[in-house]
Amino acid sequence: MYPITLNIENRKCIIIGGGQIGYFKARPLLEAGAEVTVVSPEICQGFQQLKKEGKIHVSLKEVEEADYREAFLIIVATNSEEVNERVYRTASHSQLVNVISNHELGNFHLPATLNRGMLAISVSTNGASPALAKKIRNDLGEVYDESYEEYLEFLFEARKIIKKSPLTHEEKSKLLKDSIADVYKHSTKERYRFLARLLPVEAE
Ligand SMILES: C[C@@]1(CC(=O)O)c2cc3[nH]c(cc4nc(cc5[nH]c(cc(n2)[C@H]1CCC(=O)O)[C@@](C)(CC(=O)O)[C@@H]5CCC(=O)O)C(CC(=O)O)=C4CCC(=O)O)c(CCC(=O)O)c3CC(=O)O
Ligand SMILES: NC(=O)C1=CN([C@@H]2O[C@H](COP(=O)(O)OP(=O)(O)OC[C@H]3O[C@@H](n4cnc5c(N)ncnc54)[C@H](O)[C@@H]3O)[C@@H](O)[C@H]2O)C=CC1
Repeated sequence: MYPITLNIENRKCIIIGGGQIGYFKARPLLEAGAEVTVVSPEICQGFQQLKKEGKIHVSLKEVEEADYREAFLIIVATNSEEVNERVYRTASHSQLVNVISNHELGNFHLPATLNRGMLAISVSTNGASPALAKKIRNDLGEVYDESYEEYLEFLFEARKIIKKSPLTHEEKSKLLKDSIADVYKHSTKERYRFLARLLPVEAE
């Protein structure tokens, strides 16, 4: 398995199977800006609500190959092992397919993810123990708390200024390393000082 983060904004993503498990997979897709379609003869309450809010397209039917031919990413989440396997076997090799009922099928797994603004920490056990992945994610949430959201904004801002500056490569590398010193994690005042030190450089 090869970890990546994927930009799925405005990409066609399809969830096959409208139960609770499919629904849990829909939220992160929508948050990432995907265009989500659900294909399922029945859909759970969560999906009904998303449909009412106009956030997803819904096809109330049993899945057929034509439903997923154009999809960039497919999540197969029916309660039929046979249907799940058939979708995986008939999808194109260039499509991303996640089969939630069998970790040996599909070409990607979903990790347990902690989001703190621009920071994302994902934990995967490659199907060995999804419950452990979830536990580790929750444990990490205590160390990497909400304060990381603002901290990452500071680091991003500093990095943009440093990259644009006329400094040498070595000087830039040193500043980028300096910017992650603990002091800036803990003190907003020190962050302002760091940025203020950079600004005259930018103006040169
Ligand atoms: C292969 C994978 C496929 C995929 O979904 O990509 C997969 C497969 C299966 N999960 C099963 C069961 C459970 N899954 C969870 C929870 C999560 N499962 C997730 C991912 C994955 N699950 C992928 C591997 C990831 C990895 O190993 O790291 C998480 C991390 C992310 C997410 O779902 O988005 C999410 C936590 C998210 C969060 O909270 O944020 C819990 C615990 C709970 O719900 O509290 C249980 C019950 C306990 C248990 O069984 O361990 C079963 C048996 C089903 C059955 O009994 O029929 C299968 C099928 C199989 O094992 O083949
Ligand atoms: N990866 C994970 O995190 C977990 C995976 N699972 C697996 O997920 C599966 C689904 O779980 P739930 O959502 O709770 O089941 P569910 O029974 O609530 O929902 C299944 C949905 O699939 C639809 N469906 C059935 N045949 C279909 C077809 N031919 N075409 C399109 N849709 C079809 C049904 O109408 C229903 O809406 C379980 O069978 C289990 O193996 C279960 C727990 C965790």
